[in-house]
Amino acid sequence: MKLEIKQLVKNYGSFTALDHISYTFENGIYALLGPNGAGKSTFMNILAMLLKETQGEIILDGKPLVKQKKSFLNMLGYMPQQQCLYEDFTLKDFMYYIGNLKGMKKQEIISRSQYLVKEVKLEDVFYKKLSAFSGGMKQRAMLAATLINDPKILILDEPTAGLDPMKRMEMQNMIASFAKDKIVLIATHVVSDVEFISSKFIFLKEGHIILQGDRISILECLDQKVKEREITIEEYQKYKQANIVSSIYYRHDKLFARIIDDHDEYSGEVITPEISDVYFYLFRDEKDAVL
Ligand SMILES: Nc1ncnc2c1ncn2[C@@H]1O[C@H](COP(=O)(O)OP(=O)(O)OP(=O)(O)O)[C@@H](O)[C@H]1O
Repeated sequence: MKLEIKQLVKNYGSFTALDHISYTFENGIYALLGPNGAGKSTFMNILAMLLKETQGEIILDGKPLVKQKKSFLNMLGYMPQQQCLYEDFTLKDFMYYIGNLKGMKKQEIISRSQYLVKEVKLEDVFYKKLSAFSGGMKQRAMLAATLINDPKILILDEPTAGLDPMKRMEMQNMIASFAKDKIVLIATHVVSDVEFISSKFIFLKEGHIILQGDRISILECLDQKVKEREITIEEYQKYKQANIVSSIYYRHDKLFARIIDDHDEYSGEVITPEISDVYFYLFRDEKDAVL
């Protein structure tokens, strides 16, 4: 499957939220990374056909999307950022309702629901009301409902928002296990949620793709530029002001910093970059960089 985005523009009045975005998706997990306001939700909403683009074209397997809207929607699973669960429904009602909306046959809905609630570890609460679910359970219920029609294109907007670290990891593993032979697009500004499950990374800033590629090519932009050094708290304050510290951590009671050293100005041991270093490098001037 091939989903081509060509010169996509989205204006809200006079404000341009997406500015001539072009990208081709094939099967795999794609991380769409960028700070608040970068345009991630706008991009995903257009792909999910919930929002109309101002300009540009989306082509699925050689044919314009607008000419195959119904079949596209049948192969799409979209999990929005906000949990939009029907609190009074039981999980069973919810899954059946979404299956019906997708135009699935009753028997198919029953068998898919049975399979999916087991996969997301919610089979014990299949007949319980969603209002009694914890945040993590609701996210898993949303994921199961999103997968009911076995979508070939899966769009997940901040799928781990509000989850504790264990639940985040569980969610990441679930997404990875469902991703085979699909295009999976995950939008987030939390790098650690997608760092190890994604095959491709797309960095979005102010409506532009500023960097994209696989892990190796992305990390190349910081080759020889990340250094680790032991620092004091006072030095940390100084480096922080200079906006060069990607992260700090204690090892054997000593404080260390990962420094992004663009111009070879600082001493330290050159270390292998991580995606979170690249995110810091690209968005360090933004206030909400979350690694
Ligand atoms: N309906 C709208 N009307 C006007 N401006 C909008 C509208 N929706 C989004 N925007 C603006 O478009 C830009 C991109 O917003 P979008 O929600 O796509 O970003 P995002 O990367 O998903 O951010 P977040 O991580 O906060 O969800 C922002 O500046 C936002 O204020």
